[in-house]
Amino acid sequence: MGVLRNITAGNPRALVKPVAYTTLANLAGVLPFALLVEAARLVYEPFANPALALDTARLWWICALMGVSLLLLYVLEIPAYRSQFRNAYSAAADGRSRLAEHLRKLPLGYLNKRDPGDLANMMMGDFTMLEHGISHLVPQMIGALVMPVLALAGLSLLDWRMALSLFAALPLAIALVLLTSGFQRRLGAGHMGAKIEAGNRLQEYLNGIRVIKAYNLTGERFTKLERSFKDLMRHSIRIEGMLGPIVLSAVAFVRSGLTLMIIVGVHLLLGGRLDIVTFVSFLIVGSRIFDPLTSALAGYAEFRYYEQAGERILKLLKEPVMTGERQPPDRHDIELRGVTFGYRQQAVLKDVSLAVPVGSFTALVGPSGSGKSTVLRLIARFYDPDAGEVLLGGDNVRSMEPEALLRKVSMVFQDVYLFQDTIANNIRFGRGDATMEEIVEAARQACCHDFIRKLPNGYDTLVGEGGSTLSGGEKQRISIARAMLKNAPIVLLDEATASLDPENEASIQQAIDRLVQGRTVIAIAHRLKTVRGADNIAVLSEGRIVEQGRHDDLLAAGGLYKRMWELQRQASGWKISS
Ligand SMILES: Nc1ncnc2c1ncn2[C@@H]1O[C@H](COP(=O)(O)OP(=O)(O)OP(=O)(O)O)[C@@H](O)[C@H]1O
Repeated sequence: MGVLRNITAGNPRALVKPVAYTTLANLAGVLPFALLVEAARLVYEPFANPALALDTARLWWICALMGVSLLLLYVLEIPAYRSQFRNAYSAAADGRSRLAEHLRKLPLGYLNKRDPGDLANMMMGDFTMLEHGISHLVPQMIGALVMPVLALAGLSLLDWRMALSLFAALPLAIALVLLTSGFQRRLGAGHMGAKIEAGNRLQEYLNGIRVIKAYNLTGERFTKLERSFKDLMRHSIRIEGMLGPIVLSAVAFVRSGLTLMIIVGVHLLLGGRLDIVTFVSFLIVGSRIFDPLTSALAGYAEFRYYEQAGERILKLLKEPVMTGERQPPDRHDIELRGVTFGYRQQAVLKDVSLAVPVGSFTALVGPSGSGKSTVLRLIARFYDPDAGEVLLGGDNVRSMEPEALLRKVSMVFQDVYLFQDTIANNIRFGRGDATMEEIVEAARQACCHDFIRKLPNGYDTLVGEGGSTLSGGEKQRISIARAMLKNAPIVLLDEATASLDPENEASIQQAIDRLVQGRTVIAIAHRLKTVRGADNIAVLSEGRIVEQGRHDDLLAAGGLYKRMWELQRQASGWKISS
């Protein structure tokens, strides 16, 4: 049962109909053999005993029944075929959606550890294997057992010695396949690993092609990719080269039964202990009976391989998702209390405490890598802290349903991702049911309406995957428009570091000023002059808040903030007016 669960990614019911119909079709497939045996007997009888006349009426009946059995086969094969494909594709589609939904609920920490190429390969490649497993392999393998079992039972009634010799080598073939099962699995796992690695290297190569070109890294990156392709080739040759002899030996064992049966038959015939009709009947049935079984044996290795794909999917589906059922409260003050957190072993935030009252503007400043973005990620509950707690309205966010919490938060990050869709739909991600008027209004507020209007198809213009056809400033304003539309009470903001032209910078500042009005805001600021008016400025250094307060107080304190301020002032020639 476990293997059937694996090959259907946890949905073995998908196999019920395809297996049932294929088995019935195989049963119907036995009928023509039985009729052939009877026809052979009828035709032979007048030869063996000239006193008997050919029973033509019975022969006609057999012809008619043959026609009926072929019709029955046809009638059963249609639903078998339909249910195989329908169930295979719908099980894969359901499985893909289930996995996509699960991925969304997993902590980001888990997803960061995995290669995105690996996950994409799982979504497409692994499920394609399961489709093939459900539509072809499993029904064929189970159905293939029907004919030999029935034949063994039927033929044993005719002559048990002949039946025994025909099937004598079958247990050997099955034992060979089952005994080498572990080895087949290991070969399969090696091949699958090499395939995933090659997929990952290819994805890395394609994603980084611009950098590779710019820095002329063709040699080094390409070697990695080439090495993974060669490794895949080695595994492919190994798996085919080693599985081939196993399968061929099993098939040879099965077929050797036929030879043994002929030897035994001739021996019995010569000894007068077997009549010719029975011998001919065994020859007719024996020559075809193993056809489905040999293809099932050949399919077994493939089955084990596909099963591993399903196992990988089930393992990922078992990864614990972020828990929490409570709905976030209507109070929107935020507090970090003694928060310690690390992406891996090393702590990135150490005992951080910060209070953000409702409607206030808090700025996070500090050197690169000091942990500013991490604070925002913990508030949005992309991760849970290792120690301490993050509170919203006095409640620990750990107990809240992650999606409900995210409805309270708008995020404007530096690396804006735009989907391959129209501009309007990209803004609509802020709120799925927004009308076109609301989208345009949000775009106006976020200072994007003018540039969108100038695009060839306005709001219906398609943007490239990842938003590659828009400038950095434009993308950021689109993400502000999304946040405007979402209209959430909390805004998490990561100011762009990339230097923008003054016009773009002014537009973005204006858009942000509108977005933050009347909301609880936590903003990462790289240019300190933009946060002089903040209610609170928290200065982070190496994962700790080393000082906090208003701009003037921090300047007066003469600490890290003052030094950063002086540095930026000198670099850009501002004058301190306060
Ligand atoms: N997903 C991640 N996995 C592992 N380490 C990470 C991850 N994200 C950030 N880090 C590390 O955590 C530390 C803090 O990162 P964080 O992005 O919070 O800093 P930051 O102050 O926002 O930096 P910057 O101003 O450069 O954006 C850095 O050392 C960074 O390398």
